[in-house]
Amino acid sequence: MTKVLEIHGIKKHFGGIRAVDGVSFDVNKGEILGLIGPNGCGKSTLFNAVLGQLEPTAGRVMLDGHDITGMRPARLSRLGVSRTFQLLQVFPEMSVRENLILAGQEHRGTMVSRLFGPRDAGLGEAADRMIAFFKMSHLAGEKAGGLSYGQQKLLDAAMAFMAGPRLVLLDEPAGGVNLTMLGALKERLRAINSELGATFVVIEHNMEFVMSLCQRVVVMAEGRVLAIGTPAEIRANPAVIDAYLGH
Ligand SMILES: Nc1ncnc2c1ncn2[C@@H]1O[C@H](COP(=O)(O)OP(=O)(O)OP(=O)(O)O)[C@@H](O)[C@H]1O
Repeated sequence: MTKVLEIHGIKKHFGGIRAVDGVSFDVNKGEILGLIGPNGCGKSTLFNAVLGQLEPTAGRVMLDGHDITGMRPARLSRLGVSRTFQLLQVFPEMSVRENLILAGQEHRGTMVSRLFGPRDAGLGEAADRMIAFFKMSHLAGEKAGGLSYGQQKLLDAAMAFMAGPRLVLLDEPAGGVNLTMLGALKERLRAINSELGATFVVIEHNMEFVMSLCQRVVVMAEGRVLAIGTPAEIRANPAVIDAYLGH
C-alpha cells in the first residue's frame, strides 16, 4: 500500500498543555481516513501542526516520502495538499463557480487572487467539472451567500478538491448540516474517492457519518492515538467505548 502522508511522533505543546503528545499514523493513497475523538483531544491542533498552520514541537511529517515538516500552507497547497476549516471559507458575494475558480487559483499558489478576484485561466473548465460532479449545476451562477448552510458546506468541500489535489483534509464537513444534505455530502465524498481516486482525511463528530464513510478510523484521546482500525474494529474496541462513555 502506498503511503501519501506519514505522521511520525508529532507533538504540539502550548506551555504546559500537551495538546498533541506524540501522534503517529499513515494515510494510504486512495483511502478515506476518519479522525475522531472527544472535544479537546487535539484533532484540530494535529491538523494545524501537520499542515503548516502551527510549528510542531516535535515529530516529522512526510508527503510521498518527502519531509514537509513545518512547511507553510501556501507551499503545501502547491504540492497538492488542501484543507477545509470548521468555519466556512466560501466568499458569500461570489457565485458558486467563481468560488471554485478562486479555490483553484489558491491551490496554484496565487494568493493575489484574493485581492484581484477570480480569473478564469483555464480553471473554468475544472470548476464546471466540479460543479457537475457535486451536482450543483442549478446553483452555479448563484451567490454562495444565498445558498443553504448545507449547500455551502458542499461547496466548501468541492473547493478543497479543485485542481485535483493529492490529499485533502476536511475539518468537520458534516457539522451543522441537515440530514438530507448529509446524505448528499456523503454520497459525493464517496464518489470523489472511488471515481476520482481522491485521498482524504475527515475530522468529524458525527459518528454515523464517519463510520459509514471511512475505510479506517484513527481515534485520539488526550493528545494521543488511542486506536486505529476499520469502523467495525473501532466500534468493538473497549478503550474507545471507555473514552466516549467515560467509564
Ligand atoms: N493556541 C492554543 N493555545 C493554548 N491551548 C490550545 C491552543 N489551541 C488548542 N489548545 C488546547 O489544546 C487542546 C486540544 O484542542 P483541539 O482544538 O486541538 O481539540 P479538538 O480535538 O480539535 O477539539 P474539538 O473536537 O472540540 O474541535 C485543548 O485543551 C485546547 O484548549
